[in-house]
Amino acid sequence: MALRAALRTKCALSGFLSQPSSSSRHGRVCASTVLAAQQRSNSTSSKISVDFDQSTGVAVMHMKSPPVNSLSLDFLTEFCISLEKLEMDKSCRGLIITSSLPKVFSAGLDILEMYGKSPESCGEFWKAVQEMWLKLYSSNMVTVAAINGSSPAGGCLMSLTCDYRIMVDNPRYSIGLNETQLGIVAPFWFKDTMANTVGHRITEMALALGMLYSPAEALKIGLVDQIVPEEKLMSTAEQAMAKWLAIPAHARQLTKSMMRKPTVDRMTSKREADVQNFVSFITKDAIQNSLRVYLEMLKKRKA
Ligand SMILES: CCCCCCCCC/C=C/C(=O)SCCNC(=O)CCNC(=O)[C@H](O)C(C)(C)COP(=O)(O)OP(=O)(O)OC[C@H]1O[C@@H](n2cnc3c(N)ncnc32)[C@H](O)[C@@H]1OP(=O)(O)O
Repeated sequence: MALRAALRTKCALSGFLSQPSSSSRHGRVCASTVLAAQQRSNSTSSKISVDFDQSTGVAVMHMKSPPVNSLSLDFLTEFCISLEKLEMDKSCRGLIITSSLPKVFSAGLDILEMYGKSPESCGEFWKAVQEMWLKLYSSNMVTVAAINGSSPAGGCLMSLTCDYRIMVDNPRYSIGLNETQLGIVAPFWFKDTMANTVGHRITEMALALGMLYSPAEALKIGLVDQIVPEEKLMSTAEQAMAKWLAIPAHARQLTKSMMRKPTVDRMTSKREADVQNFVSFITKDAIQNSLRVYLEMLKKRKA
């Protein structure tokens, strides 16, 4: 609780969880001098650590929240603060996101944040999910997901918000928006993000069936851009980053904004309604029951 309260204070400083202004949505977020002064080359919080190489202008964000890097409210809060700090540092031009855990990139949204919680908590949680998406999808940095493990649902969404995805070629890993398998529905902006990447028909089928793809299958449908052996993941991510960073920044950023703005605008214009929809949907008895059954299934599978 203390951590969460501390993080909230930091968030308030940076305007986190507030509606981004039009200039921050598609341009670099305005730097608060307080946070700018806090910028360090390397920073560590309990769930995320960031290594920033000043010489290349590339930061690597390691997600390290055992057991599965699930996106809890605390995780999302730390994630957004780290991202905002990097965004404000003009010397940081690229971000590689990866996991420090074996076998899992991110298990997606923390189901325990959606199960047995009050409507107020659910609303607060959902705003943090929205914020993560907005910050990543409209980042001015080049963002590369180095996917070194399974990446279902919200983990897949996080990957999809990046500019480029490289996944370890291990058939035991999977990626996809599998929400329907939990008895829940991917929100419209999850759907839009996937459709922008792989097209309408593949998204329609993937979402309806709650498909989880192996790395090879994901490559085939364009859900990831490259698959590589585990030991080549980071060097490949650095090479991809160098290629993207070689493009004049203003031209690349304006192109990114042009491609993504309609999706971002659609989400921001419906943001409050989306929170209400989420809260009323997730607190329904039938949905809570589906989540309970799914959690039990996860535990049984482990046993
Ligand atoms: C109208 C529309 C409105 C809107 C409608 C609502 C929209 C909601 C959108 C939802 C988006 C989501 O991301 S929903 C989340 C979807 N995520 C998933 O389905 C992933 C489920 N997890 C897995 O498949 C696996 O855990 C996997 C990630 C592959 C790792 O497998 P492993 O064998 O390594 O690990 P496991 O033994 O399974 O898990 C270790 C522990 O972590 C827990 N755990 C695993 N995933 C978890 C998770 N997401 N949240 C919490 N806890 C999780 C397990 O229960 C275990 O707990 P212990 O037994 O206690 O140790």
